[in-house]
Amino acid sequence: MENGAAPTAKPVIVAIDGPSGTGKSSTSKAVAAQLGLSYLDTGAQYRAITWWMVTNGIDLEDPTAIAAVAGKPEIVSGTDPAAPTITVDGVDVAGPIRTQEVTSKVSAVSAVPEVRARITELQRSLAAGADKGIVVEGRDIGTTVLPDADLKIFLTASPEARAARRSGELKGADVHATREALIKRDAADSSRKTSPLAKADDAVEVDTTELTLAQVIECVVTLVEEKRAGK
Ligand SMILES: Nc1ncnc2c1ncn2[C@@H]1O[C@H](COP(=O)(O)OP(=O)(O)O)[C@@H](O)[C@H]1O
Ligand SMILES: Nc1ccn([C@H]2C[C@H](O)[C@@H](COP(=O)(O)OP(=O)(O)O)O2)c(=O)n1
Repeated sequence: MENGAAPTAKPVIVAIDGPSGTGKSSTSKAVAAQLGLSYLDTGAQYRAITWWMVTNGIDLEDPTAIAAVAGKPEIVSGTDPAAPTITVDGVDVAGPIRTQEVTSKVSAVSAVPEVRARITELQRSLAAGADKGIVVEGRDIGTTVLPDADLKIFLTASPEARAARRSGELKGADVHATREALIKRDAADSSRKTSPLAKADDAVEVDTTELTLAQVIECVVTLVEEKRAGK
């Protein structure tokens, strides 16, 4: 180095995809916090636009009606992994986007190409503005949103493990019903025409069924560090 200044690390872009309950959010948040990166939960953005459509009485059985208003709500994501935020037209919707109603409708809304185009643009601009880099988690990050990501991870886990994790979160939820709902949502997300849930060819697949969350975090942190070291 000519003037003895520390080299500025190139921003690192990490894409983490996979079905529901595989540990994407918990892993991404912890990896980003540990490595000083930004964090983006893209599912929260699709939930936020769905919440807005439900609140405004849009007919969610009609993709044309959804497409016509896809550009209306202003969705803002805060990308600090220690305190991620999500607002719609200035309203904090972190709580309301997790209701059963939104969860049951989000696949229909997120299948509409105009919705995906809008949200994808937001995601790319947040990733481009992350000075130190970002961990972005979702369903189509490695395949469509950030195909040039430095590292792509695809998390999987058995439906039983995923349902047990999810029903642990939703107090008193029936594991069988949770399992059926997860399978149904994954099938809808995987079979839509526009950027379905899929593993990118160059993604590293990590089956988390038998791993603790700490083990998954350690695995991903190691993979990021190896990438940064040029291995
Ligand atoms: N490897 C793991 N072992 C056990 N529980 C886990 C593991 N990974 C995540 N969890 C738990 O499972 C639940 C769902 O994880 P989450 O990160 O929200 O998954 P996703 O974002 O893929 O839907 C959370 O309560 C989380 O703490
Ligand atoms: N990149 C993404 C992220 C989420 N979605 C859609 C499909 C998912 O069922 C919903 C909700 O995603 P979210 O990650 O919040 O779902 P879970 O945490 O797994 O319950 O959004 C998407 O289509 N593309």
